[in-house]
Amino acid sequence: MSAYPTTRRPGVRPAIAVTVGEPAGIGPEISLRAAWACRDTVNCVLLGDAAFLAMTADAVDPAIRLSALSLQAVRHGGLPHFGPGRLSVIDVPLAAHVVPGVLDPENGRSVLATLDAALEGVRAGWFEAVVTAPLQKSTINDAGVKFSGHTEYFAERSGTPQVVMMLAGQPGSPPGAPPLRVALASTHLALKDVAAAISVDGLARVLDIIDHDLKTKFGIAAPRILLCGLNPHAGEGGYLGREDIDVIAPAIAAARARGIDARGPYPADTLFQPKYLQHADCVLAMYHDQGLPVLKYATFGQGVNITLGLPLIRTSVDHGTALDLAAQGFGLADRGSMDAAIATAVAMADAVAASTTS
Ligand SMILES: NC(=O)c1ccc[n+]([C@@H]2O[C@H](COP(=O)([O-])OP(=O)(O)OC[C@H]3O[C@@H](n4cnc5c(N)ncnc54)[C@H](O)[C@@H]3O)[C@@H](O)[C@H]2O)c1
Ligand SMILES: N[C@H](C(=O)O)[C@H](O)COP(=O)(O)O
Repeated sequence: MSAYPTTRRPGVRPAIAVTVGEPAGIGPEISLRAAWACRDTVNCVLLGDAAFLAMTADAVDPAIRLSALSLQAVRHGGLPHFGPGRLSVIDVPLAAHVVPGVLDPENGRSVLATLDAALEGVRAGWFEAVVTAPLQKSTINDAGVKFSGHTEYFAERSGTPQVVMMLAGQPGSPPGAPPLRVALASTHLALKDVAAAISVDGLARVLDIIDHDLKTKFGIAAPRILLCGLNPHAGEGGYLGREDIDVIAPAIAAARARGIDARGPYPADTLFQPKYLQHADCVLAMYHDQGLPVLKYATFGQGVNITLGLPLIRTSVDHGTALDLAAQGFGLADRGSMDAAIATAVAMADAVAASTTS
């Protein structure tokens, strides 16, 4: 599938859509704080309820200045490029009053509407990338919409049959370690369904996407990908499951024949050590809780969630809505992952702009 067109205007700060996420969580606060902190270099356009964000901004940091825009106005006149003295907010109204820390399914569809507006904006060329603050998946479902995550939602809405969730740690976190990137062969799936979801063809598509996107969006000339096995000890020679031998190994062999530097399958419990990781640009884990706890243990609060394979650039934080913190008031949430998600989106947009102009 081809990428949506992006407009890089020389001398103008890149415009990035920031969806503010679940209103009762920490998303609105960290979106405002992170967008304000980088305003000299990035034009972060917040997508959320303008009145609610104005109230939140007053409480979080009275220095923050906002300009509200209606979606209608942007559709007609395009995105105005104000200077860095104000953050633009595209108003996506909430349905119900927000109580911090308390979920209200009445607001679920509004959260989804921010994602739709972001998608509309990248398609229309208003934004070079989308950064999403955390939302509460259960609330969207409680609002009557089947929803398993941004990853799957953006895939479906952009007509992309296969995407890959990858989380990236920061270089040197923990100190001295190489940057860790962990991609997943399956995303938000019940554990009992994982083995059936791993296939030779599916892994081929996943490996092609990782290889392609690490080249084009991360500037890595020849990505090295290490694959985890599915079973303990990568199946222990078939005595602890055959998927490693029958599915993962043939997928690796086929990928190598296509010129992709894929290796494994390695036992997942011992793969995450410097001896292997120093030779890896990405580890492909077979399922969510095989790979993400390792990444989050190494780098929680600094990591970035990236959806590979989409026709747009989409990044997010490595944490959730933290309702417990939101309920206690402002100033408790760490905005580090949001800073990193914005910086990564801009770096990816830079890489794409560079590859399309060279
Ligand atoms: N990108 C996303 O939209 C995203 C990512 C992960 C989880 N989620 C969703 O968030 C909801 C809650 O998930 P959860 O409870 O498993 O995880 P969570 O990340 O919300 O909370 C886990 C723990 O980490 C703490 N924490 C989280 N973010 C923090 C921050 N920025 N600063 C300081 N402490 C922080 C919380 O206080 C809590 O103790 C779920 O619906 C989940 O699906 C969304
Ligand atoms: N799997 C992600 C994580 O654990 O950080 C998180 O649920 C967000 O997923 P989406 O980006 O698909 O919403």
